Amino acid sequence: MKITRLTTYRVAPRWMFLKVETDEGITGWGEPVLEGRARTVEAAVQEFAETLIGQDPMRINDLWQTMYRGHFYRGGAILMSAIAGIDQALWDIKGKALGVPVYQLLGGLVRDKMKVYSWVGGDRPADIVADMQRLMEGGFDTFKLNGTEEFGLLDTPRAIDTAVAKIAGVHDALGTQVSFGIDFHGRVSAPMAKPLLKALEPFRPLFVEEPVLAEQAEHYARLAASTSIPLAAGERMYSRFEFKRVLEAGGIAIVQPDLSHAGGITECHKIASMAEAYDVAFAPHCPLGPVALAACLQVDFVSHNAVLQEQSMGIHYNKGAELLDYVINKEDFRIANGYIHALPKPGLGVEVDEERVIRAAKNAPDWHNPIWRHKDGSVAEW
Ligand SMILES: O=C(O)[C@H](O)[C@@H](O)[C@@H](O)[C@H](O)CO
Ligand SMILES: [Mg+2]
Repeated sequence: MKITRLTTYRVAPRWMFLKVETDEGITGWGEPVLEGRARTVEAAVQEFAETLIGQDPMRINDLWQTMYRGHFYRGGAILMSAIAGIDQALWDIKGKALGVPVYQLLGGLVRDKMKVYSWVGGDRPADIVADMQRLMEGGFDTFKLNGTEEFGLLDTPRAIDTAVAKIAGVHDALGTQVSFGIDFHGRVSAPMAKPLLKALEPFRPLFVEEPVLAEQAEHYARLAASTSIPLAAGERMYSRFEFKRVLEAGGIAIVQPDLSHAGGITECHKIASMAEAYDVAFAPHCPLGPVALAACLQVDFVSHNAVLQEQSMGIHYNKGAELLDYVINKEDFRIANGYIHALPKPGLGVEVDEERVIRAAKNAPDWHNPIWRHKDGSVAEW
């Protein structure tokens, strides 16, 4: 079998799908996207296409290593997102060619169902309790919310109290009926993370995500020593070679690689295994589309340390299209009582509505995150 064509489709809300065609009529789909940098990743995918066309798509490991090592420069958000989407499509082709879901090719199921969580609130958390109560009716009991808005490198006790008040409101209203992760979203500096974590301890969040920016990873172990709240990170780390340093230094209790940013199924399956050796949980980041989610699930169902799966249904970013709008087999993605089952169909398990994708690609929005500024006019972490 030979790869014949790679076609990218940028679509609402802010996703990009990749179709990889072969000379035997089997097509694979991937989701190579970096939110806000879709056009840059698209260019990277098309550059990789120059070396992929004519190659055997079944040789996923060699194609992955060639994409990673063959062009001298390696790693980083753009190249690893491009490789991720291509890798997903190659696994999709392989599974379809052999007539089995990808998880069968990775050794079979380690669990019957996978716990998922839902986002509540937006960039500026409000009406959080009402959101949770609505989703609880649908069976969710685990959530994630942003912990703060803009936060200064050195901010005030009042800013900490404002952030804590939101969480206290959730805890007072719902107590232990729900569990929730708090996403610091990289908005909190190292000097402020310690007092903010301490102030949040009474509310026992399930985890705090990106307590500091990934480039401040050396603080994870120090922060973990100062709090009982499990720390989570990984959406802005792009390969085993970044995760190994974090795992070795300690401090992170949950790794959250993104299957569309960290090299795809091939790389994230290895990251999950590395994390397991350190007794670290695996909870893939996925605020993206259905192909990215399907790729996450394929790894979740073969990874003993997979504990929680992010999915974007109802997320504040999904303006103009929802998680399953481009999917034909919507029923396979049904979430019941906060769990999802393994996708039964061959490959990634997504039947992409290609006509809808092609139509949507004709007027794709060019999504970018807002640029936030502090009161003094300096740029703030969004
Ligand atoms: O946890 C999450 O989903 C992420 O922090 C998410 O908010 C960001 O990755 C966003 O998609 C970047 O544009
Ligand atoms: Mg996050």
